[in-house]
Amino acid sequence: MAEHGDNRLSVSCTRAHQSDLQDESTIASPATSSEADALKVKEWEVGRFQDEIAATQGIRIRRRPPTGPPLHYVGPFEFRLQNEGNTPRNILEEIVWNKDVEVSKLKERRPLYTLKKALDAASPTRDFIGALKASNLRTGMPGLIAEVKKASPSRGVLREDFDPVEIAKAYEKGGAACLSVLTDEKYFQGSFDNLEAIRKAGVKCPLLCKEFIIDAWQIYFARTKGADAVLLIAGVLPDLDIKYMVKISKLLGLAALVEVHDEREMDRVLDIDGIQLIGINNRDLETFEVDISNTKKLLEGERGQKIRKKDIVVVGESGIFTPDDIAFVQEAGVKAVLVGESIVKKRDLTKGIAELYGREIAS
Ligand SMILES: O=C(O)c1ccccc1NCC(=O)[C@H](O)[C@H](O)COP(=O)(O)O
Repeated sequence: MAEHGDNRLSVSCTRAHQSDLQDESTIASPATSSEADALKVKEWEVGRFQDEIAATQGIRIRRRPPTGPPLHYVGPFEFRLQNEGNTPRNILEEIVWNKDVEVSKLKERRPLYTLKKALDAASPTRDFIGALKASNLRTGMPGLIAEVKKASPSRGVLREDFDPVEIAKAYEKGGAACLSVLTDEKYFQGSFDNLEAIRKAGVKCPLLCKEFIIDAWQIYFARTKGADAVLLIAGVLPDLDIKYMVKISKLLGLAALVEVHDEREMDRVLDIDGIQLIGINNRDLETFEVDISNTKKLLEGERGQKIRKKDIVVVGESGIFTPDDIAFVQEAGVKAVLVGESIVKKRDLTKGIAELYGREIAS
Protein backbone atom coordinates (compact mmCIF):
# COMPACT_ATOMS: atom_id res chain seq x y z
CA MET A 1 0.00 0.00 0.00
CA ALA A 2 2.96 2.27 -0.54
CA GLU A 3 0.97 4.29 -3.06
CA HIS A 4 -1.21 5.92 -0.44
CA GLY A 5 1.70 6.79 1.76
CA ASP A 6 3.51 8.20 -1.21
CA ASN A 7 0.45 10.10 -2.41
CA ARG A 8 0.75 12.13 0.71
CA LEU A 9 4.11 13.18 -0.65
CA SER A 10 2.57 14.92 -3.63
CA VAL A 11 0.46 16.83 -1.13
CA SER A 12 3.58 17.93 0.70
CA CYS A 13 4.99 18.89 -2.68
CA THR A 14 2.35 21.58 -3.15
CA ARG A 15 2.93 22.86 0.35
CA ALA A 16 6.65 22.68 -0.22
CA HIS A 17 9.00 23.40 2.62
CA GLN A 18 12.67 22.68 2.64
CA SER A 19 12.20 20.15 5.43
CA ASP A 20 10.09 18.01 3.04
CA LEU A 21 13.31 17.13 1.29
CA GLN A 22 14.38 15.08 4.31
CA ASP A 23 10.97 13.79 5.41
CA GLU A 24 9.76 11.99 2.29
CA SER A 25 10.96 8.45 2.84
CA THR A 26 9.78 8.33 6.44
CA ILE A 27 6.03 8.73 5.81
CA ALA A 28 4.22 5.57 6.92
CA SER A 29 1.91 3.47 4.74
CA PRO A 30 -1.72 2.96 5.87
CA ALA A 31 -2.15 -0.17 8.02
CA THR A 32 -5.73 -1.18 7.10
CA SER A 33 -7.98 -0.97 4.05
CA SER A 34 -10.32 1.49 5.79
CA GLU A 35 -7.33 3.73 6.49
CA ALA A 36 -6.35 3.34 2.86
CA ASP A 37 -9.89 4.30 1.75
CA ALA A 38 -9.85 7.31 4.03
CA LEU A 39 -6.53 8.36 2.51
CA LYS A 40 -7.94 7.96 -0.99
CA VAL A 41 -10.83 10.27 -0.10
CA LYS A 42 -8.40 12.78 1.40
CA GLU A 43 -6.32 12.51 -1.72
CA TRP A 44 -9.29 13.55 -3.90
CA GLU A 45 -10.06 16.43 -1.55
CA VAL A 46 -6.47 17.62 -1.64
CA GLY A 47 -6.39 17.16 -5.42
CA ARG A 48 -9.32 19.54 -5.72
CA PHE A 49 -7.64 21.97 -3.35
CA GLN A 50 -4.48 21.76 -5.48
CA ASP A 51 -6.49 22.51 -8.61
CA GLU A 52 -8.02 25.56 -6.92
CA ILE A 53 -4.56 26.89 -6.04
CA ALA A 54 -3.32 26.14 -9.54
CA ALA A 55 -6.28 27.97 -11.07
CA THR A 56 -5.39 31.13 -9.14
CA GLN A 57 -2.00 30.98 -10.91
CA GLY A 58 -3.69 30.75 -14.30
CA ILE A 59 -3.08 27.00 -14.65
CA ARG A 60 -5.93 25.46 -16.61
CA ILE A 61 -4.71 21.86 -16.44
CA ARG A 62 -6.39 19.96 -13.60
CA ARG A 63 -4.26 17.30 -11.89
CA ARG A 64 -7.04 14.69 -11.72
CA PRO A 65 -10.63 14.30 -12.97
CA PRO A 66 -12.62 16.35 -10.45
CA THR A 67 -15.49 13.87 -10.19
CA GLY A 68 -13.43 10.68 -9.92
CA PRO A 69 -11.79 8.30 -12.38
CA PRO A 70 -12.88 8.80 -16.00
CA LEU A 71 -13.99 5.19 -16.53
CA HIS A 72 -16.65 3.28 -14.62
CA TYR A 73 -17.17 -0.46 -14.78
CA VAL A 74 -20.66 -1.64 -13.84
CA GLY A 75 -21.59 -5.30 -13.29
CA PRO A 76 -20.39 -7.75 -15.94
CA PHE A 77 -20.34 -5.01 -18.62
CA GLU A 78 -18.01 -2.09 -19.06
CA PHE A 79 -19.66 1.27 -19.40
CA ARG A 80 -17.78 4.42 -20.29
CA LEU A 81 -19.66 7.14 -18.46
CA GLN A 82 -18.52 10.57 -19.44
CA ASN A 83 -19.65 13.97 -18.35
CA GLU A 84 -18.16 17.41 -18.47
CA GLY A 85 -16.39 16.89 -15.14
CA ASN A 86 -14.54 13.70 -15.89
CA THR A 87 -13.67 14.33 -19.53
CA PRO A 88 -10.26 15.98 -20.07
CA ARG A 89 -10.55 19.41 -21.66
CA ASN A 90 -7.56 18.95 -23.94
CA ILE A 91 -4.70 16.57 -24.77
CA LEU A 92 -2.34 17.98 -22.13
CA GLU A 93 -4.94 17.43 -19.42
CA GLU A 94 -5.55 13.90 -20.72
CA ILE A 95 -1.80 13.19 -20.58
CA VAL A 96 -1.59 14.53 -17.01
CA TRP A 97 -4.55 12.44 -15.80
CA ASN A 98 -3.05 9.30 -17.32
CA LYS A 99 0.34 10.16 -15.88
CA ASP A 100 -1.16 10.49 -12.41
CA VAL A 101 -2.48 6.91 -12.57
CA GLU A 102 0.73 5.62 -14.17
CA VAL A 103 2.97 7.23 -11.53
CA SER A 104 0.83 5.89 -8.66
CA LYS A 105 1.33 2.35 -9.98
CA LEU A 106 5.05 2.84 -10.57
CA LYS A 107 5.50 4.23 -7.07
CA GLU A 108 3.87 1.16 -5.63
CA ARG A 109 6.44 -1.02 -7.43
CA ARG A 110 9.43 1.20 -6.69
CA PRO A 111 8.88 3.20 -3.48
CA LEU A 112 11.05 6.26 -3.03
CA TYR A 113 13.42 4.68 -0.51
CA THR A 114 14.42 2.01 -3.07
CA LEU A 115 15.20 4.72 -5.63
CA LYS A 116 17.27 6.58 -3.06
CA LYS A 117 19.21 3.39 -2.35
CA ALA A 118 19.85 2.85 -6.07
CA LEU A 119 21.25 6.37 -6.30
CA ASP A 120 24.07 5.50 -3.88
CA ALA A 121 25.65 3.50 -6.71
CA ALA A 122 24.69 5.85 -9.58
CA SER A 123 27.40 7.42 -11.70
CA PRO A 124 27.70 11.22 -11.59
CA THR A 125 25.51 13.40 -13.79
CA ARG A 126 26.88 15.48 -16.66
CA ASP A 127 26.62 19.24 -16.91
CA PHE A 128 23.61 19.87 -19.16
CA ILE A 129 23.66 23.68 -19.03
CA GLY A 130 27.46 23.76 -19.32
CA ALA A 131 27.27 21.67 -22.51
CA LEU A 132 24.76 24.10 -24.06
CA LYS A 133 26.86 27.14 -23.17
CA ALA A 134 30.06 25.53 -24.47
CA SER A 135 28.41 24.62 -27.77
CA ASN A 136 27.01 28.13 -28.15
CA LEU A 137 30.46 29.63 -27.53
CA ARG A 138 32.16 27.18 -29.89
CA THR A 139 29.79 27.57 -32.87
CA GLY A 140 28.38 31.04 -32.29
CA MET A 141 24.95 29.46 -32.82
CA PRO A 142 22.34 28.08 -30.41
CA GLY A 143 23.42 24.80 -28.78
CA LEU A 144 21.32 21.91 -30.03
CA ILE A 145 19.19 19.67 -27.81
CA ALA A 146 18.30 16.98 -30.34
CA GLU A 147 15.16 15.04 -29.53
CA VAL A 148 14.92 11.24 -29.73
CA LYS A 149 11.22 11.26 -30.66
CA LYS A 150 9.40 8.40 -32.29
CA ALA A 151 5.87 9.79 -32.32
CA SER A 152 3.71 12.57 -30.91
CA PRO A 153 0.01 13.21 -30.38
CA SER A 154 0.04 16.03 -32.93
CA ARG A 155 2.08 14.37 -35.69
CA GLY A 156 1.63 10.62 -35.20
CA VAL A 157 4.62 8.38 -35.99
CA LEU A 158 7.60 10.44 -37.14
CA ARG A 159 10.06 7.62 -37.80
CA GLU A 160 9.24 3.95 -38.38
CA ASP A 161 12.81 2.55 -38.20
CA PHE A 162 13.38 3.83 -34.69
CA ASP A 163 16.56 2.71 -32.97
CA PRO A 164 17.05 5.14 -30.06
CA VAL A 165 20.74 4.36 -29.53
CA GLU A 166 21.61 4.69 -33.23
CA ILE A 167 19.66 7.95 -33.39
CA ALA A 168 21.45 9.29 -30.30
CA LYS A 169 24.87 8.41 -31.73
CA ALA A 170 24.05 10.03 -35.08
CA TYR A 171 22.88 13.21 -33.32
CA GLU A 172 26.06 13.32 -31.26
CA LYS A 173 28.17 12.87 -34.39
CA GLY A 174 26.26 15.73 -36.03
CA GLY A 175 27.21 18.14 -33.23
CA ALA A 176 24.27 18.01 -30.80
CA ALA A 177 25.27 19.47 -27.42
CA CYS A 178 22.61 17.54 -25.50
CA LEU A 179 19.86 15.03 -26.24
CA SER A 180 16.21 14.99 -25.22
CA VAL A 181 14.74 11.51 -24.77
CA LEU A 182 10.97 11.11 -24.66
CA THR A 183 10.05 8.59 -21.99
CA ASP A 184 6.25 8.69 -22.18
CA GLU A 185 5.00 5.42 -23.70
CA LYS A 186 1.31 6.02 -24.26
CA TYR A 187 1.41 9.25 -26.27
CA PHE A 188 4.98 9.40 -27.64
CA GLN A 189 6.01 5.74 -27.91
CA GLY A 190 9.05 6.55 -25.80
CA SER A 191 10.40 4.74 -22.76
CA PHE A 192 12.74 4.86 -19.79
CA ASP A 193 14.47 1.85 -21.35
CA ASN A 194 15.45 4.12 -24.25
CA LEU A 195 16.91 6.66 -21.84
CA GLU A 196 18.83 3.98 -19.97
CA ALA A 197 20.07 2.32 -23.18
CA ILE A 198 21.38 5.61 -24.58
CA ARG A 199 23.11 6.40 -21.29
CA LYS A 200 24.72 2.93 -21.20
CA ALA A 201 25.79 3.03 -24.87
CA GLY A 202 28.56 5.51 -24.16
CA VAL A 203 26.89 8.60 -25.66
CA LYS A 204 28.59 11.59 -24.04
CA CYS A 205 25.92 14.26 -24.60
CA PRO A 206 24.01 15.06 -21.38
CA LEU A 207 20.45 13.66 -21.48
CA LEU A 208 17.15 15.42 -20.80
CA CYS A 209 14.39 13.13 -19.54
CA LYS A 210 11.43 14.47 -21.56
CA GLU A 211 8.57 13.48 -19.32
CA PHE A 212 5.39 14.97 -17.88
CA ILE A 213 6.54 15.40 -14.30
CA ILE A 214 3.79 15.86 -11.75
CA ASP A 215 5.42 14.22 -8.73
CA ALA A 216 8.90 14.54 -7.24
CA TRP A 217 9.20 10.74 -7.29
CA GLN A 218 9.61 10.94 -11.09
CA ILE A 219 12.74 13.10 -10.69
CA TYR A 220 14.42 10.42 -8.57
CA PHE A 221 13.30 7.77 -11.05
CA ALA A 222 14.70 9.75 -14.00
CA ARG A 223 18.04 10.05 -12.19
CA THR A 224 18.20 6.26 -11.66
CA LYS A 225 17.62 5.80 -15.41
CA GLY A 226 20.52 8.02 -16.44
CA ALA A 227 19.01 11.49 -16.85
CA ASP A 228 21.16 14.61 -16.47
CA ALA A 229 18.20 16.99 -16.71
CA VAL A 230 14.42 16.93 -16.27
CA LEU A 231 11.57 18.92 -17.77
CA LEU A 232 9.17 20.89 -15.55
CA ILE A 233 6.13 22.29 -17.37
CA ALA A 234 4.81 25.55 -15.87
CA GLY A 235 1.43 25.01 -17.54
CA VAL A 236 0.97 21.95 -15.35
CA LEU A 237 2.84 22.72 -12.12
CA PRO A 238 1.94 25.38 -9.52
CA ASP A 239 4.73 27.73 -8.36
CA LEU A 240 5.46 25.84 -5.14
CA ASP A 241 5.80 22.55 -7.00
CA ILE A 242 8.26 24.18 -9.42
CA LYS A 243 10.28 25.64 -6.52
CA TYR A 244 10.38 22.33 -4.71
CA MET A 245 11.17 20.29 -7.81
CA VAL A 246 13.95 22.64 -8.90
CA LYS A 247 15.50 22.15 -5.45
CA ILE A 248 15.16 18.36 -5.61
CA SER A 249 16.70 18.34 -9.10
CA LYS A 250 19.69 20.34 -7.89
CA LEU A 251 20.14 18.05 -4.90
CA LEU A 252 20.30 15.12 -7.31
CA GLY A 253 22.75 16.89 -9.64
CA LEU A 254 20.17 17.38 -12.39
CA ALA A 255 19.45 20.50 -14.42
CA ALA A 256 15.79 21.56 -14.55
CA LEU A 257 14.46 22.85 -17.86
CA VAL A 258 11.42 24.90 -16.84
CA GLU A 259 9.09 25.20 -19.81
CA VAL A 260 6.73 28.11 -20.47
CA HIS A 261 4.40 28.94 -23.33
CA ASP A 262 2.93 32.35 -22.59
CA GLU A 263 3.69 35.63 -20.81
CA ARG A 264 1.86 34.64 -17.66
CA GLU A 265 3.89 31.45 -17.27
CA MET A 266 7.12 33.32 -18.03
CA ASP A 267 6.32 35.93 -15.34
CA ARG A 268 5.57 33.24 -12.77
CA VAL A 269 8.81 31.43 -13.52
CA LEU A 270 10.90 34.61 -13.49
CA ASP A 271 9.68 35.26 -9.95
CA ILE A 272 11.06 31.91 -8.76
CA ASP A 273 14.64 31.91 -7.45
CA GLY A 274 17.20 29.38 -8.60
CA ILE A 275 15.96 28.79 -12.14
CA GLN A 276 18.89 28.63 -14.60
CA LEU A 277 17.26 27.17 -17.71
CA ILE A 278 13.96 28.21 -19.30
CA GLY A 279 12.41 26.63 -22.39
CA ILE A 280 9.95 28.65 -24.46
CA ASN A 281 7.67 26.18 -26.18
CA ASN A 282 6.38 27.48 -29.49
CA ARG A 283 3.78 24.71 -29.42
CA ASP A 284 0.59 25.36 -27.50
CA LEU A 285 0.23 21.98 -25.77
CA GLU A 286 -3.52 22.44 -25.43
CA THR A 287 -4.25 23.18 -29.11
CA PHE A 288 -1.07 21.93 -30.91
CA GLU A 289 -0.71 25.27 -32.69
CA VAL A 290 2.96 26.06 -33.41
CA ASP A 291 4.32 29.57 -33.94
CA ILE A 292 8.02 30.33 -33.56
CA SER A 293 7.37 34.04 -33.10
CA ASN A 294 6.24 33.04 -29.61
CA THR A 295 9.92 32.83 -28.60
CA LYS A 296 10.49 36.42 -29.73
CA LYS A 297 7.32 37.68 -28.03
CA LEU A 298 8.32 36.23 -24.66
CA LEU A 299 11.85 37.63 -24.77
CA GLU A 300 10.93 41.21 -25.58
CA GLY A 301 11.22 44.19 -23.21
CA GLU A 302 11.47 43.80 -19.45
CA ARG A 303 11.24 40.02 -19.55
CA GLY A 304 14.33 39.81 -21.75
CA GLN A 305 16.19 42.21 -19.45
CA LYS A 306 15.29 40.19 -16.37
CA ILE A 307 16.47 36.98 -18.07
CA ARG A 308 19.82 38.53 -19.02
CA LYS A 309 20.26 39.95 -15.52
CA LYS A 310 19.62 36.55 -13.96
CA ASP A 311 21.94 34.92 -16.54
CA ILE A 312 19.26 32.39 -17.46
CA VAL A 313 19.88 30.24 -20.53
CA VAL A 314 16.82 30.24 -22.78
CA VAL A 315 15.92 27.35 -25.08
CA GLY A 316 13.65 27.84 -28.11
CA GLU A 317 11.48 24.73 -28.43
CA SER A 318 9.32 23.21 -31.20
CA GLY A 319 8.61 24.05 -34.81
CA ILE A 320 12.23 24.76 -35.77
CA PHE A 321 12.84 23.48 -39.31
CA THR A 322 15.29 25.70 -41.25
CA PRO A 323 18.47 27.79 -40.88
CA ASP A 324 16.17 30.86 -41.02
CA ASP A 325 14.24 29.53 -38.01
CA ILE A 326 17.51 29.04 -36.12
CA ALA A 327 18.59 32.60 -37.01
CA PHE A 328 15.18 33.96 -35.97
CA VAL A 329 15.19 32.46 -32.47
CA GLN A 330 18.88 33.30 -32.00
CA GLU A 331 18.12 36.92 -32.87
CA ALA A 332 15.31 36.77 -30.29
CA GLY A 333 17.86 35.84 -27.61
CA VAL A 334 18.03 32.05 -27.21
CA LYS A 335 21.31 30.28 -26.51
CA ALA A 336 19.89 26.84 -27.32
CA VAL A 337 17.16 25.12 -29.32
CA LEU A 338 15.21 21.90 -28.75
CA VAL A 339 14.42 20.18 -32.04
CA GLY A 340 12.56 16.94 -32.72
CA GLU A 341 10.48 16.49 -35.85
CA SER A 342 12.64 18.31 -38.39
CA ILE A 343 15.73 16.20 -37.69
CA VAL A 344 14.29 12.85 -36.58
CA LYS A 345 12.47 12.53 -39.92
CA LYS A 346 15.69 12.86 -41.95
CA ARG A 347 17.11 9.67 -43.47
CA ASP A 348 20.65 10.81 -42.61
CA LEU A 349 20.32 12.25 -39.12
CA THR A 350 23.89 13.56 -38.90
CA LYS A 351 23.56 15.42 -42.18
CA GLY A 352 20.09 16.55 -41.10
CA ILE A 353 21.66 18.61 -38.32
CA ALA A 354 24.00 20.37 -40.77
CA GLU A 355 20.99 21.06 -43.03
CA LEU A 356 19.03 22.49 -40.11
CA TYR A 357 21.87 24.85 -39.19
CA GLY A 358 22.91 25.61 -42.77
CA ARG A 359 26.45 24.47 -41.93
CA GLU A 360 28.40 21.82 -40.06
CA ILE A 361 28.31 22.30 -36.29
CA ALA A 362 30.22 19.16 -35.27
CA SER A 363 33.64 19.80 -33.73
O1 LIG B 1 4.68 17.25 -29.94
C1 LIG B 1 3.52 17.14 -29.55
O2 LIG B 1 2.56 16.83 -30.30
C2 LIG B 1 3.16 17.36 -28.11
C3 LIG B 1 1.87 17.21 -27.67
C4 LIG B 1 1.54 17.39 -26.34
C5 LIG B 1 2.51 17.71 -25.42
C6 LIG B 1 3.83 17.85 -25.85
C7 LIG B 1 4.16 17.69 -27.17
N1 LIG B 1 5.44 17.81 -27.62
C8 LIG B 1 6.56 18.07 -26.79
C9 LIG B 1 7.39 19.09 -27.41
O3 LIG B 1 7.21 20.21 -27.08
C10 LIG B 1 8.31 18.72 -28.55
O4 LIG B 1 8.56 17.35 -28.55
C11 LIG B 1 9.66 19.41 -28.63
O5 LIG B 1 9.64 20.73 -28.28
C12 LIG B 1 10.21 19.27 -30.08
O6 LIG B 1 9.27 19.81 -30.98
P1 LIG B 1 9.38 19.59 -32.55
O7 LIG B 1 10.75 20.01 -32.98
O8 LIG B 1 8.33 20.45 -33.15
O9 LIG B 1 9.17 18.12 -32.79
